[in-house]
Amino acid sequence: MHILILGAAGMVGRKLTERLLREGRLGNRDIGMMTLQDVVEPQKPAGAKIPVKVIGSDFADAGAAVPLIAERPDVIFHLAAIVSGEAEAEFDKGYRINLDGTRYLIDAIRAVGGGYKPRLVFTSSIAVFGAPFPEKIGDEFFHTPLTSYGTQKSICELLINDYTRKGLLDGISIRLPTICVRPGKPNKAASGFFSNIIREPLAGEEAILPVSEDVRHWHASPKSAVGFLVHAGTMDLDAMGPRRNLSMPGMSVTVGEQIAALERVAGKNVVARIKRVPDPTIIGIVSGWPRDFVADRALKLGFTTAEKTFDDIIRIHIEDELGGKFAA
Ligand SMILES: NC(=O)c1ccc[n+]([C@@H]2O[C@H](COP(=O)([O-])OP(=O)(O)OC[C@H]3O[C@@H](n4cnc5c(N)ncnc54)[C@H](O)[C@@H]3O)[C@@H](O)[C@H]2O)c1
Ligand SMILES: O=C(O)[C@H]1O[C@@H](O)[C@H](O)[C@@H](O)[C@@H]1O
Repeated sequence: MHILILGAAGMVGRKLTERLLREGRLGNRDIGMMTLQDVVEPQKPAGAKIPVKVIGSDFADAGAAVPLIAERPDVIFHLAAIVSGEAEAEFDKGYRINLDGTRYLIDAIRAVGGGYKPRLVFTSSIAVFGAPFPEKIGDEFFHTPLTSYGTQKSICELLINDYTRKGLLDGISIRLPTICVRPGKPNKAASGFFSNIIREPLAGEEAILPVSEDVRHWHASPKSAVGFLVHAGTMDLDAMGPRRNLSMPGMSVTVGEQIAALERVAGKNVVARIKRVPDPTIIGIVSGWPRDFVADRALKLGFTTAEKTFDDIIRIHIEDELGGKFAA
């Protein structure tokens, strides 16, 4: 089978690529070919046993999706997006990439015709929900996003649902929790601090906490995110009926609980590197974000997380990103 990943140079894209190349299979099918696309040309993975093509292009340019789709990939992971902070600050750019790009992609699929109906896995977000909402958001709760990013994700979910209903593709939109601990440098996500306050202290650096410790949010590890994508790429989607969008399982914790977990796993010195500097903009954005979910539908459909506690999330980061060591 041929797999195409859009946004392959991003955090989740790189981890998904790594896992697929390591396993050489998606579900019970061997991977014969992978195409990695991103506006920042993805690095060609060293030592890959499967042919890998890397393409640097802007998928939101009209026509850019056409050559990618002409090769008739069997499974497409669509991860390309700009995130919350940037889509909020740059209105036109957000709609161009996060909405128009997706529309070009699904229309390129539709234009192939002849029964071509690839699996399309789209990474949506819990940002499709906006306050006020119940303490725990269930599977039946409606979308009223409070950011442009969430609005763009929500529209894409509907488009993918409708193109699927019309038999033009086989789509699923999975709403990822906030991925924690995000490795690497901070990006333009307003949610960045949830990861920064763990990652930077473990690396011996100071981190800024811009909100209060009672802020509660929904998290999953990068390892879980890749697991969700693989499951979404292989599961029987008929079991979902016509509703091809759903919230992923995760873990609801407060910032205070995150910090307590960091102290248990790494000690007091590490925790002392967190500095409290309130930021009214971030406080404002975060106040409209979901706090907790009941993700029963996803659990019934076989989506699972790799962690049971926030301590596990920290340990996964130390293991996978820091080679088992941190700055004590
Ligand atoms: N990380 C999270 O907490 C989280 C949570 C929910 C949903 N998501 C979604 O999951 C996906 C992956 O997230 P991530 O954390 O890896 O993000 P990321 O920012 O690390 O990666 C996104 C990638 O998309 C690429 N991209 C942006 N515009 C593009 C364009 N016009 N053409 C081609 N590529 C383009 C970027 O260069 C980047 O490499 C995104 O769609 C994001 O919205 C992420
Ligand atoms: O701040 C952000 O960009 C991120 O915020 C998280 O809460 C959302 O779940 C995620 O989709 C966004 O990418």
